[in-house]
Amino acid sequence: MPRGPAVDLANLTATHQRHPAVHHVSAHFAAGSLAAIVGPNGAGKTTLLRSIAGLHRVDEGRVTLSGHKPRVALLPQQSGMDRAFPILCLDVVLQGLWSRLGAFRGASAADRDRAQHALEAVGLGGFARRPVGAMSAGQFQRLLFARLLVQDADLILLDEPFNAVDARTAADLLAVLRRWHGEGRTVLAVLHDLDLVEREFPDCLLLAREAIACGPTAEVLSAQNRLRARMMAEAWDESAPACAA
Ligand SMILES: Nc1ncnc2c1ncn2[C@@H]1O[C@H](COP(=O)(O)OP(=O)(O)OP(=O)(O)O)[C@@H](O)[C@H]1O
Repeated sequence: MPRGPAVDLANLTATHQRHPAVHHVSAHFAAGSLAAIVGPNGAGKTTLLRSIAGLHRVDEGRVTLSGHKPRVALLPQQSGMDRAFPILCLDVVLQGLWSRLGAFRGASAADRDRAQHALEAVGLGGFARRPVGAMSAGQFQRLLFARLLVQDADLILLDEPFNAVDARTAADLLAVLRRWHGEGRTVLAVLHDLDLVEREFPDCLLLAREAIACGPTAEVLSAQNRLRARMMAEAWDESAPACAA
């Protein structure tokens, strides 16, 4: 029995300054699925992921998560994060516990142990006292995975989790994803590497502002669907308003 929720998107539209980034998207991810969200640049992948996380306003339609108040965690794109902020690695991992402990309650010894274990699980055992500003991009991504580990979420949303990391780090982080999947959590990841998606992700949503296809990866990533996504991307009018329908 999966512990992660099913994710249902019903006629979802989300906009930026009234221009549609995600337009009338309907798609379904089963409880406990390991699914990729793919599509050309500007296809609305990040906007969709943030809408599922409740961080971007939905203009029309609905996101429904099954189950009773499933815990949701989001790994944002690294390029959108400020790494100059003076904070130690252990404290970044402890942020993953804030939603349950409250930001102003001091971390207990057990919390610190848990954060230290998470650092060890991503190969950063000796980094607890290191400032984040002194980390490489790959180390920082491992650190964000450690924060996700302590969040212990039922639905894990990842925005380009393997960007700017080397093959060894990507393999290590992929192993963490497989573990989450094995534990029955629902994992949705925005990815650009379609070979990786075909190899590792059983399900897939191909997005081009609209949903081109959603389901088993081999079917979704057919030559015909890929061509359709590319053609739709070439035809986008960036100034088009969201339709009223
Ligand atoms: N903050 C913003 N303000 C205005 N428009 C935005 C903003 N963020 C995204 N958009 C627009 O929304 C559309 C979808 O962007 P989004 O980042 O969701 O796409 P994406 O598929 O994740 O792209 P990429 O693969 O390039 O990361 C694009 O046309 C983009 O220009």
